[in-house]
Amino acid sequence: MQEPDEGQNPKPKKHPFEEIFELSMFFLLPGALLYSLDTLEHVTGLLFKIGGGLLGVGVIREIWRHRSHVLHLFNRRKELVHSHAEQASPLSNPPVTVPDMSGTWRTAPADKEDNPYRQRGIQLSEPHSLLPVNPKPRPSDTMSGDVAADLMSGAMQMCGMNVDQPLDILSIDSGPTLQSISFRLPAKVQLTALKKREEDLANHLGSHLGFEVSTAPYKSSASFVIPHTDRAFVYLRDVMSDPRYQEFANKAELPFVLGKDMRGNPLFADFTKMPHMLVAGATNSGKSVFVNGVLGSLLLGCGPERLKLLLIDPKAVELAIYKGFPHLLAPPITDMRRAALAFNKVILEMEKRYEQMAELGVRNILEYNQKASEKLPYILVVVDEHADMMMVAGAEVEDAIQRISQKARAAGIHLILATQRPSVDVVTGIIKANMPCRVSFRLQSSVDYRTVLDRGAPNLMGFGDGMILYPNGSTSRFQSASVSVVDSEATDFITGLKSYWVEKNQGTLEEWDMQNLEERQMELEDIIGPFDNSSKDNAEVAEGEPDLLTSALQVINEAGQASVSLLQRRLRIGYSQAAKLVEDMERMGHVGPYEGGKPREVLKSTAAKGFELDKNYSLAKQILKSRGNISEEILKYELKLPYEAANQLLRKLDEEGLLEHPVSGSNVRSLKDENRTDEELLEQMKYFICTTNNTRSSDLQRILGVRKERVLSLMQSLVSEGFLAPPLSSRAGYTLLWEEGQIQNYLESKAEMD
Ligand SMILES: Nc1ncnc2c1ncn2[C@@H]1O[C@H](COP(=O)(O)OP(=O)(O)OP(=O)(O)O)[C@@H](O)[C@H]1O
Repeated sequence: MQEPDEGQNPKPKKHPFEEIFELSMFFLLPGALLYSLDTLEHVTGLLFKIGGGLLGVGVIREIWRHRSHVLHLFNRRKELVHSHAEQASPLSNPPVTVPDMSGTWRTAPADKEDNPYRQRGIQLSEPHSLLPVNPKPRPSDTMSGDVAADLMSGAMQMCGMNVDQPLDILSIDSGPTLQSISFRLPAKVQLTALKKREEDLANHLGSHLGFEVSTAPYKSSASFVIPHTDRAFVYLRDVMSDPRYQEFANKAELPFVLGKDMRGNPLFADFTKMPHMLVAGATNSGKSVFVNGVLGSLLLGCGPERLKLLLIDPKAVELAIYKGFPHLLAPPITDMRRAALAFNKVILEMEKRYEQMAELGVRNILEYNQKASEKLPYILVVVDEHADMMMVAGAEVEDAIQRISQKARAAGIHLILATQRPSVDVVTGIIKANMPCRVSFRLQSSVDYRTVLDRGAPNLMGFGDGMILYPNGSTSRFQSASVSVVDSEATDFITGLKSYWVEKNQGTLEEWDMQNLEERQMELEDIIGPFDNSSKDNAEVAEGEPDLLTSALQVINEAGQASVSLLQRRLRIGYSQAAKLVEDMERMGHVGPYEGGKPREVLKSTAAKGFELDKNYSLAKQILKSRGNISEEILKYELKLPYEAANQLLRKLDEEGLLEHPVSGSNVRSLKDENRTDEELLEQMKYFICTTNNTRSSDLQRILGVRKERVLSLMQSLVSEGFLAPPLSSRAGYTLLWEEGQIQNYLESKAEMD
């Protein structure tokens, strides 16, 4: 390479700071000279002031110019101090509080001397000391402002964008998995242009996994969300030993850990506030690790007198390890027929609790436990493959889930539904309407994200990279916490925790007897009245207490508002009867939802709302034809109608001869066989198979509600179309022939049409 010719090169341009520095020296030096000579006091002071001022301006200007770098250095220093503190300070692992057997919180006794973690400088009290230690507790390496600015402006230039100098970096947020780099948009670059070139930018940045362009919280800015090349693990132990979690856990009723957010802050919640959670994620996305983290954090904090579990595990793998915990109301349930029974049992328990609460004149479990001598434990029902359960016991279970999710919170009963297949058949409108808190891990298609989160989501990366939709509608991206990334360590932890609680609760194991559940159900029905799966509420309201309901409607219409105490006073009835009337009126659409202590709003009657039977009837027919089945709940949800109107529509559909006879135990009615054309049925079959990958003729028969012969002949048509392959032997089933890409295209075009 040639040496540059000095003569030809223009004189290097001075850095502006150098100029300001020289100028300030021009004033400061004579000032110093005059000062040393002790003369011209006024002039000396003036020179000092001008020189000092100029120097100050120069320094501030330089700091401003390099603010992103300075900010980065500052953050880096904070991280270093923090990681130092993590190693040295006893605060990082202070004694952890656990509930004692009476349900109040106390500080657990110190660790045993021989605890292996102690040798590693970590002291956690039992049972928290069982938690595996994170082998890589450091935060992920974050890009410096300068590196990010160069890299990103380079990538944008390569995409043909007009970027003539390094980007002005505004902030860098770094979590365990991702870093979000916000920058001022160069004058000639639009956010939409960046979004359009997202794939190319990811390519130039060498970041194919989960790169995203998003809006930044500053004016005229954008953010690049880039995965760390070396992600940090988030261990349950890290979050549970964070003082912020401990402070929260000491006040919360059912605290549990989610993970860490995009800035690396611990993320946790109280189950009583959620109050039910849907967890969706494709296979290997991190769903089970997350559910185990949630259960682990709950079980570390709550003894069996405070929390009971009912585990439903159709795959018989994920939750089997919890067998033997004294918290279990029954051994993990794997038979789905039993799952439906278990759900009925939960409903019975819920009704029983409502009775108990009414007797004490309280509205919820919290108040009950403050007043009653014998406290009620919380109950958490966990379903590990919700799709499998829906497949076998669909309508019945859906109905039960709806009842539980609507009413069970006050009774201290909560639900986690996890699924690999969040198709609309599985995560139905009814289930979604009742599960306001939803967690999504990586899913197969944008349609799935929309089904779960009601909106598109960034391309989640798997391995516990998740998005949570809170009941208030806000979302947050997070990295889920795991007990350990080493499977055997996670298993040892659960086994150790089981022994801990078994030892503490010798002889107090009380399980629901699932074998004799039917008998037990009858026994309970003797106590709290008949229990008929689906039609109980409506029948009771329609036939049981018509006069009371009419009087109640009159009272609320006169008063212009509704509350339990109003009905109690005016109708001279007890709390439980009044509370039930209010609930029934809400279900029928006469009054609005409960709004924390305020009287409920009286909604206009069906007639006043101008309910147009004819218009709604044609919509109801369309829904029936596209779904193949219908119920009052579906109509209520889809057409946003009050119960009475939905019931009127259903009756009309029945009178017109469009519905099959009702099936006992289910309130969902199928479209009559002969009313459906082959084309409609084939479309429904294809959609069901694409979303569930299930080609079993018996399931298709159940879902479509048509005769077996017709299902088989339709399957033959799908074989001739090249959609299915016929069974290879008499014992084998049909198989789906479509490739993944074809399925995606089909589902996306269907979603667009819808
Ligand atoms: N929070 C996490 N941190 C680090 N790795 C994780 C995390 N969550 C999941 N993983 C990794 O992803 C793998 C798959 O996770 P997991 O078994 O939870 O998936 P899944 O969604 O339950 O799959 P399936 O539905 O097939 O059971 C784990 O073995 C683990 O290596």
